[in-house]
Amino acid sequence: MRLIVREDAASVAEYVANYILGRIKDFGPSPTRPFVLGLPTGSSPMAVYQILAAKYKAGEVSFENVITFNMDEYVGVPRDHPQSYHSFMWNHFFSHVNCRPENVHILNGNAPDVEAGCAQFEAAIEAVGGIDLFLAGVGEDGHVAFNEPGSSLASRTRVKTLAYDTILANSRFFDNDVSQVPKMALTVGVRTVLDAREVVTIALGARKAVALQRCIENGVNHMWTLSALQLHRHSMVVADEDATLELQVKTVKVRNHRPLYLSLATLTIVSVFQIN
Ligand SMILES: N[C@@H]1[C@@H](O)[C@H](O)[C@@H](COP(=O)(O)O)O[C@@H]1O
Repeated sequence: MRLIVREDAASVAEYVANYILGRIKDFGPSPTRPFVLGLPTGSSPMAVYQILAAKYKAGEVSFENVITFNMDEYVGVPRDHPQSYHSFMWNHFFSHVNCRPENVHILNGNAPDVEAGCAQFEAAIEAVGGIDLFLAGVGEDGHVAFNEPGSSLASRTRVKTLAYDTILANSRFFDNDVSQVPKMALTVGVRTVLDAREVVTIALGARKAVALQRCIENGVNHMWTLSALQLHRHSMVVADEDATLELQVKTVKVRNHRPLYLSLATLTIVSVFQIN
């Protein structure tokens, strides 16, 4: 795993957007060989989506031959509800780029048989040859997608009951009213994420600092599901400085001497966590 530290959220977004752009360009997607991109919702990737959309508008990238799979979706929230992940993705990304609607895959939290929908989602990923790059965020409790603490590290796409911490954290999108937050969601499993050829995770802000510390400095643990990425051959976390506040690595503590030592600290951290 590589840990890349950037000064603030804007620099993280710039780094991640350029990274994804580079991956798509290097891959050179075509109709017969599309690039398969896994995508998250949440506040963390929003600026990345804005930059990617701007680069598309500037003619720097095309999403015509990019197939997408979203990580998760609430159960029972109408598709056109402003807080459904379907609305989020179309409002923040798909409406601004040239992804073809038939190439967009978002779990349906209103399907008559959600279990069958989850199985079809896994089959659809397999049918296109797997996910080339999965972009992810991390919850305050260390979850990836909606794989709440205690999720099996071998899990696949399924229905999950949300942890109270997550319901509280997400109430900010529902008028700060916990009672309006859905209690269940559909989510890709930890194994689904691990199966991607590459995983890039964004961690922003002090409220993610404990999760980042548990997930990258402690061992692999199903109570902090993002920690499973330590086992991935090609995974990377891109964090802003605030998200590194709980990290114990001594070199991180030179943060007060920025900017002189920032890149040195970053390089050191990269090498400490280079386990693949
Ligand atoms: N299911 C999503 C996750 O995929 C996301 O990573 C997390 C963090 O969200 P944010 O980026 O807004 O902090 O929120 C939700 O729980």
